[in-house]
Amino acid sequence: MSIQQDIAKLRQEIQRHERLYYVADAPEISDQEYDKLLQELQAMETAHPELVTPDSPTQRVGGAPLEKFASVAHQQPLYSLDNAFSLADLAEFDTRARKGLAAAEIEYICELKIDGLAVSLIYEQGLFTLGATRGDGKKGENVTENLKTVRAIPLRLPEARDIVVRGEIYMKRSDFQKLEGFANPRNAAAGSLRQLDPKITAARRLDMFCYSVLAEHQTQEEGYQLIQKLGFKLNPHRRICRGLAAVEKYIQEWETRRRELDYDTDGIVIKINSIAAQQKLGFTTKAPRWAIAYKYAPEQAVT
Ligand SMILES: NC(=O)c1cc2c(N)ncc(C(N)=O)c2s1
Repeated sequence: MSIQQDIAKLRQEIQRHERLYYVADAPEISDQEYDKLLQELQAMETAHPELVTPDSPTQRVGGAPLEKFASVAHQQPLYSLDNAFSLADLAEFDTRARKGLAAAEIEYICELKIDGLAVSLIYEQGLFTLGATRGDGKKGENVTENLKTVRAIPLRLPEARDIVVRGEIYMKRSDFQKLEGFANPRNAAAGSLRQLDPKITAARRLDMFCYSVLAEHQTQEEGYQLIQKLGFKLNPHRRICRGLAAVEKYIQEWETRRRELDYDTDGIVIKINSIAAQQKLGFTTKAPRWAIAYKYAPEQAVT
């Protein structure tokens, strides 16, 4: 085989293992074997620099340290969610939504609210070209080079399409415990993402759950199928809940179950599943009328 074919084959093999390990949480090889493959690719690319591609796994920790982060405007603002602090707040939300839709019962999709920081990723012709923090919702910081070091973020999609996805950058508790100087995993994730030197970010093991894709789909759930097909990591615990009682049951179940997870959550995100219904209800000045975040009472700090 030609050197081009050898390099392309090895690159695809490494990208397959990256997806297995960081997106599917189902590695087939050990870290050492993975590192060995990466070193082999690194050596081949050093010998043939003209064959390096922007999506090569060797390009994840590339950028030189920045002086500062450039500000970047979001194509579509990142909205925030209204909060519900009690089941009564939740009932009010459900009543308002049913009135707006003239519906007796609403099909919701419930998901864990990840306690991290929101980012927006732009892909052009399938290539990851820009990543930004939420900022004030309208403008954020360009942290593209740092997001390239997050192995759960694909550098190239399986299809050459333009798309914008959003999600939450977080740090696993097990990785947080190895770090000094941060009060909690969320602060550690925020502090690590906003490092001017991508090499420091790369060493911090950030992760990402994707939860929104700006593309055509009929239901929220269909949007998640697309996100999965494109190779992003999706939190596996979402559930379709028909009516308020089913939502309350999910909230109750995860109040305790979430403590077994290796990442922090601070509540439950409840969205109306039908996109048509979402469009009918629209937004207030700052938040969607078709979604709400139920917040658990803050855990008593274990002193
Ligand atoms: N601010 C927002 O719109 C969201 C914030 C979050 C979050 N922190 N975690 C999960 C989701 C989700 N699954 O939709 C959302 S949506």
